[in-house]
Amino acid sequence: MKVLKFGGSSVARPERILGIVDILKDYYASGDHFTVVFSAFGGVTDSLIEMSRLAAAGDDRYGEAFQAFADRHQEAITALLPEGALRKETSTKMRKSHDVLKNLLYGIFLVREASPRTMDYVLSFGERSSSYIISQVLQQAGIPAEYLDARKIIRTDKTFGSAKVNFDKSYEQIRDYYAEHSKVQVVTGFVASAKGGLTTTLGRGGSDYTASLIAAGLKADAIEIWTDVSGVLTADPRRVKKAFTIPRLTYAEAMEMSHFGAKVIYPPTLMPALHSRIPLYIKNTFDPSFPGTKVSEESSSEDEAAVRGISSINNVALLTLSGSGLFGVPGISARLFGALAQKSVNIILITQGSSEHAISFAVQPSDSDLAKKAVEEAFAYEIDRGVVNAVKMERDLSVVAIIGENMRYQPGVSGRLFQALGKNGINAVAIAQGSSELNVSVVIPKEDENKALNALHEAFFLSDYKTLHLFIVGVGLIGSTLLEQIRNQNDYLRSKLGMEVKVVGMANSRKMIFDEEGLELDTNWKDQLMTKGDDADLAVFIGRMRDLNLSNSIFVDNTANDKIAGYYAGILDESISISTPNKVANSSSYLQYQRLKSIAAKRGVQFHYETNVGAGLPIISTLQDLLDSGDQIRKIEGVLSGSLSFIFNNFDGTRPFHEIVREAKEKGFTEPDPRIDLSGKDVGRKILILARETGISMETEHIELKGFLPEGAMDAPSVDDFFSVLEENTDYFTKLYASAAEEGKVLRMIATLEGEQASVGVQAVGPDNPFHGLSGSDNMVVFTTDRYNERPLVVRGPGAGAEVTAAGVFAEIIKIGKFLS
Ligand SMILES: NC(=O)c1ccc[n+]([C@@H]2O[C@H](COP(=O)([O-])OP(=O)(O)OC[C@H]3O[C@@H](n4cnc5c(N)ncnc54)[C@H](O)[C@@H]3O)[C@@H](O)[C@H]2O)c1
Ligand SMILES: N[C@@H](CCO)C(=O)O
Repeated sequence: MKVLKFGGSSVARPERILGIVDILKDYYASGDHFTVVFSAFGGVTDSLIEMSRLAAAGDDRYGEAFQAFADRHQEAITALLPEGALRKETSTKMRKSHDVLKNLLYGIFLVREASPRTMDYVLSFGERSSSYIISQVLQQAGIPAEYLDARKIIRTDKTFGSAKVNFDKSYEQIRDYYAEHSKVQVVTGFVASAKGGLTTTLGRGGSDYTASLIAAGLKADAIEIWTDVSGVLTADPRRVKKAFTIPRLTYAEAMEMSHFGAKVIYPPTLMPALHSRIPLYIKNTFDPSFPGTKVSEESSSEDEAAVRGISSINNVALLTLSGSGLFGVPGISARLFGALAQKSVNIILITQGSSEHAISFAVQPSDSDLAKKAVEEAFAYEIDRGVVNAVKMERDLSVVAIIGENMRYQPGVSGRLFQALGKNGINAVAIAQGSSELNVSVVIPKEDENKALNALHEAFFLSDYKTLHLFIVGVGLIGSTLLEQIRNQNDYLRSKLGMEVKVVGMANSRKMIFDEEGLELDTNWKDQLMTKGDDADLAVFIGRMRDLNLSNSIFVDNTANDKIAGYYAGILDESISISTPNKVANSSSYLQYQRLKSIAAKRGVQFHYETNVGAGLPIISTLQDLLDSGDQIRKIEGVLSGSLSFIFNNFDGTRPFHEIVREAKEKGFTEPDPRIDLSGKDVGRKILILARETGISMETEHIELKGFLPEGAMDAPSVDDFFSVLEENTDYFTKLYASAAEEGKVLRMIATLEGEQASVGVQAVGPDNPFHGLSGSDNMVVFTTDRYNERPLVVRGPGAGAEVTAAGVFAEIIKIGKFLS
């Protein structure tokens, strides 16, 4: 025998009921013995409460509410049963039954009172109506079904609203009734009766309870709870998109999950069946072939995930009793919790450190003032004497919990929990873990709840992929190339690295656009940005990124803008990592550079800027590796400008200088403003950053910059004017080239750092110079160190260009993603 239960959502509309009829026909055809318990049609219990409330308040609109209730059931009958005798019989029976309800409501209206006893009777009409109608529909479908009013079989006391079951009597009645009735019994959930035939109800989860009692009474083989979700999921799917069905849970795990708000089942009411060790299946009415979740006493094997689910309580208040007067005094917690019990305050979580200096406990926010008062009254004497502090109350908190019986066998689970929270900048306000190790609960700020659930889900359910949420400012040359690379690489990232990159926010200097689910990166993205985007506003962009508060958020600055750099400190402080090719932040004051590094370290987030020097070449990371491994830098020499390298490698006097500069710009080698390259400022910034990486507190003005441009070039008010000046000075540049060529030399813009001295300037170098043979947009950096002394360490390759630079930024995004694992 199986006991099936269908909840309100499964019978909310006639077409859903027809789906259930199909499911039951399959059971019947397969020869299974079963009985079915139904809840009221979805929303009906609430409507019965509402019409009673109106009637008790003397509001005659209760009549309309009643009529809607009656009509809904008649409409269901018409929709579910063809015209004929059975429909007529069903309709008449319902009308008679509903007349009783109408009279009852009128009585409530007259006496202006709906006592719990009356309410139980009123509410019983929901289950009685749904079950009766469905029993008739089943008959129509060829199943020999029979309506069973559970008041005949389940006996309770008279605690109306949440009656206590008389198990022995109920089991006896269940057994007797089923022994005499061989048809498929269609049972009203939730309702029962007390001595004298008084109608009672079973409280929260009542229909589950009915199924459980019948299963225990009949010693059934299984209980099936049919609902509108595919079993118990690893987390609330409304909050965690990647949540998936847990195939197996122990009773204890299911209990923990449900206490934390996974309202699929209500295990306390299932206790009778659980005591009889009857396995329980949670199945989806809308996807009947899906296996769902099996809850039984079989614990998961050790090779299955230790953490079975992640759950949360959305809103709690945390109260803390602290003070020296608590230490070593027996009976403190008895007094504390006794005082709370007296006021019927339910405690959600308790924690006390072994210093015994403070006891914290979480309660429902609605209980918090009462709890604070109760505890302060109980400890008034100690508080007066100053040995115990006034109760501290923190609001707007949530509890997130990881759940699983096998956690007890595995060290490192809580390590992973706290790492996932920490890397996402989520503060653990309080922590609780019982010695059963079935549940580790962490109290966190409420605003971080979704982020925490997603971060924990990614940390514990590795079968899934991790999602990085990108916020990209600057979608010009580098930014758009980066977007293309992300689009092309996403499948590979998913399959090989278990990572998915979603661009959630995007902005250029004019527009910005967001999509929490990830913006489409097809060829249309620019149109979308320009036509659907809002006017760009950096502060708003960053505020939105902060408010979305998504796990694994990364900010990418692909601009050359100086204002954006001013936001980095705040972004890092929000525990959001940054990757940027923009050199402005690191080449502003040394103090600012230091501050950004400190904030990143303090917050445990990543600040990456490899592309600040040498585009995609591993220059900064090589330098950091040398330093980290204890090497001493003696000298750094480099051609650090891709555009100047390209210009000097291609300028052979046959074409005017300005044409080659223009070509460098068109090829995407120059800065958005090429004057920054040609002036040597860009190279200056790069050697400054390298100097700072070695630990020197250098400022821009400490760099000796020997420019090579003719006088007045840098006074040009615009880029176009600048090109005009270059053109006017064609001869000047040709001579510059010729004088080097006469000596068999070439021109190179070389940056040098030796000791604490840095210089940048154009030099004419001969074939014996390592920089002589460069080509294309090559950069080359020569590190002379204690270890690389006789033969220096050289990094060489293209030092500018969209593909290599964007790839450098992309690589950093992946690096941050791996760090966040
Ligand atoms: N081109 C290269 O080879 C190379 C190599 C290494 C580093 N970089 C650096 O990459 C960065 C971008 O260079 P690019 O060539 O892509 O420049 P670009 O001019 O093509 O793009 C800059 C983008 O930034 C946006 N932007 C500017 N100010 C903004 C603001 N206030 N708010 C929002 N968006 C803003 C622009 O609208 C544009 O989308 C620069 O910092 C540059 O130094 C470039
Ligand atoms: N404009 C820069 C880009 C790389 O930082 C250059 O020419 O090197």
